[in-house]
Parts: sequence; structure tokens; C-alpha cells
Amino acid sequence: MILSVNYEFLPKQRTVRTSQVMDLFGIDFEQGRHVVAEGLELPVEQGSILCFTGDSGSGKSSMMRAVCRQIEGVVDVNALELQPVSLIDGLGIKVTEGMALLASCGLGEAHLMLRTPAELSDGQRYRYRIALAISQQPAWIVADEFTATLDRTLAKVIAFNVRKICDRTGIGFLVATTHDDIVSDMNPDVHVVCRLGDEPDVVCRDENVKKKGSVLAGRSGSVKRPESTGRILLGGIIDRTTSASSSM
Ligand SMILES: Nc1ncnc2c1ncn2[C@@H]1O[C@H](COP(=O)(O)OP(=O)(O)OP(=O)(O)O)[C@@H](O)[C@H]1O
Repeated sequence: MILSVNYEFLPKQRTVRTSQVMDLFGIDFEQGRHVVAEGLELPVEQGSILCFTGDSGSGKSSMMRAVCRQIEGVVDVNALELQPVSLIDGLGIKVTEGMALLASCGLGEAHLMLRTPAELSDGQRYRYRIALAISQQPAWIVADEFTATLDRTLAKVIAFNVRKICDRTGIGFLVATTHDDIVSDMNPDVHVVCRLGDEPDVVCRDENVKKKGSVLAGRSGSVKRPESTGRILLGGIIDRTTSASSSM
């Protein structure tokens, strides 16, 4: 897939104040565009994970939106409508499958499964959105601000589980985050590093592996497990996820 993403410099609405700013910075009406990417080649394959990282404003969301315009069957976790029913009811799948899925998204405790989305914390609600998106088994799930509302240990666990779910179900993921600490746990097929004022870098997992001559490349069972957190509840998530994997 070839991506070109750019925005016109000039304001949509011209006012006296916008003209003054343009004068002050020497911007005239013919002048340029803000280029995020120009003719960037991105290998987008069904069932893969593309992870966009970079500073705020570097173009992660813009790039993801551009990819979404060229693929089909996309569910956006941030656009999902949450019904005022318990989490386990809202998924609309078998109870055992629902429990396993919620556990893999860090919602493995019974008292959480029985709550409605409105009764969750922001971070819990985000995790529920991911579970809900997965329950719909779309071709692609897009998650902007991925794990931004989560503590970093939990974020890494969720990233690790997303990799496993991708490998197991064939659902593709497009995720964007300023926190690149999740990249090693998620082990994306394509890592797009967006840069302020420069073209993004594209790092492909297979190429990476080839370059390093490593055996990390396998599509399953090769993902590095996050280090033990020592937190009982998080440990529970990992344990439950392990047993959940077989039923999904
Ligand atoms: N509709 C638009 N029109 C003009 N410029 C835009 C538009 N959307 C985004 N931009 C600009 O493109 C650049 C990249 O924005 P984008 O939202 O893709 O960044 P981001 O890396 O996702 O940032 P953040 O982490 O803060 O969400 C920014 O400078 C932004 O101002």
C-alpha cells in the first residue's frame, strides 16, 4: 500500500487574526502543505499488526486513517457504541468465550464482568472496547491512543495478549500510541515510527529478523512474555489468558 498524507497549511477560515499570524510568519497564500508522508510504501497484509508510534502531532492518527481508507472490514474501538448492559451480556457470545475474552483484556474479575460499561473506570472501559471489538471478529481493529489510559505494566500485558489474539484469530490490528514501551510485547508485523517534520520510518518484523538472523520470526509461540509484575490481579490476567487461549 502506498500512502501519501498531507494537509494544506492555510486555514479553512481566513480571518483578520489568521492573516496577521500568516504575515508574522511570512506565510503567503500559495504556500505549501504539511506533509506527513509522501509515497510511503507500507506492507499491509490481512491478519497482521501495524503499530504507529511517535510524538504527539507526528502523524500517527493521520497515517492510520489513511490506511483505513484503503482496507475493508474495520472496527474502530473508539467508535463502538456501548450498551447499558453487563459486560458479559454486551459481548453477545457464549459465556465461557466471553469470560476468556474479558480476561485476556484485563477484565477477568467476576465483579467487573457483571458491571455495565458506565460503571467502569476509563482504563477498564477502554479494555472493554477492545474486547467488544474482538468479539465482533472483524477483519481489522483500529485502536488510536492504544492503552493510553492504562498503567504501563497492564498496557504491556494487553499488548502481549493482542499479539496472541491476532495470531490465533487472524484479526488484523492497527494501533497508534505515543508509548513505544508496548512495542516489544506486541511484536508488530510493521512498526511505523512517525517523526515530527520528517518522513516516518517503517520497520518490518520479518526484515528485522532476517537482518539480525534471529529465529524470533515465527507467527505463533514466539512472542516474548512480559516480565512477572508481582501484582496478584495482573498475574491472574496472565494465568486466565493462558487458559482462555485454548477456548478462543
Ligand atoms: N484535518 C486536519 N487538517 C489539517 N491538519 C491536520 C488535520 N488532522 C491532523 N492535522 C495535523 O497533522 C499533524 C499530525 O496529526 P495527527 O493527529 O495525525 O498526529 P498524532 O501523532 O496522532 O498526534 P497525537 O498523538 O497528539 O494524537 C498535526 O500537526 C495536526 O495538526
